[in-house]
Amino acid sequence: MQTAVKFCGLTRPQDIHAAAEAGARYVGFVFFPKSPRHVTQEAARALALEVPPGIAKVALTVDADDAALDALIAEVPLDMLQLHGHESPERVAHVRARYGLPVMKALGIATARDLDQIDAYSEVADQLLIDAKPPEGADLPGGNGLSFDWRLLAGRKYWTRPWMLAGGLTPDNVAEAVRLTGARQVDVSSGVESAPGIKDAGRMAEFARALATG
Ligand SMILES: O=C(O)c1ccccc1N[C@@H]1O[C@H](COP(=O)(O)O)[C@@H](O)[C@H]1O
Repeated sequence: MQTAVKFCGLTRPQDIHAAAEAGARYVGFVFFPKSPRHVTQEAARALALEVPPGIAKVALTVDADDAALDALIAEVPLDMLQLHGHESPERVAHVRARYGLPVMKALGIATARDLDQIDAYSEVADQLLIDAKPPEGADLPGGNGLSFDWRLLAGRKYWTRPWMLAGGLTPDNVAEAVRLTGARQVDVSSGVESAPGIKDAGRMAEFARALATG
């Protein structure tokens, strides 16, 4: 089965077209002002309207409260919410119930102990995003181009929720990452950029090719 790809942190119409051309299953918009990929709601709405049918539009937020999510969802047509902060399982359940959109919870992994949180979030999230844990004091909770030891996931292919692998993926390492983890979905942001926040259509196509050819 073809591994599904999410290209995250798209900021320009040409990024949407490059993602579609590369066969993306998901595109992500980042609503976090410290990120070089941050988009306003107005810009995201215009971008979302460019997304072809069949590609899910994902909003990435970090510890957003209900008022922020209310405003976002009222303006931007979305298919999924990605919660990439310190949201508790109770908060995930609340967001899912309040908005009726599928919720993907990002979990930061550095050691085997970090995998313990997966069971609790599997009860409440529609999908999990298994990402590298950001270093202490990092400005961004994700999108840093850091990976974790993928061998931690070996033999853990039977989680009860669909999950995506993220963190430091590039055209050069994604095939190996999939081989080691058994991931059926992957998420990439900085690894397909030519500069922070600037997506590179050539690297996006290369990423998809690397997945297809192994
Ligand atoms: O991309 C960002 O700027 C970002 C900001 C805040 C939280 C998460 C962010 N990105 C997500 O991080 C992972 C890994 O990114 P990378 O491929 O290592 O650059 C990915 O899931 C993005 O969705």
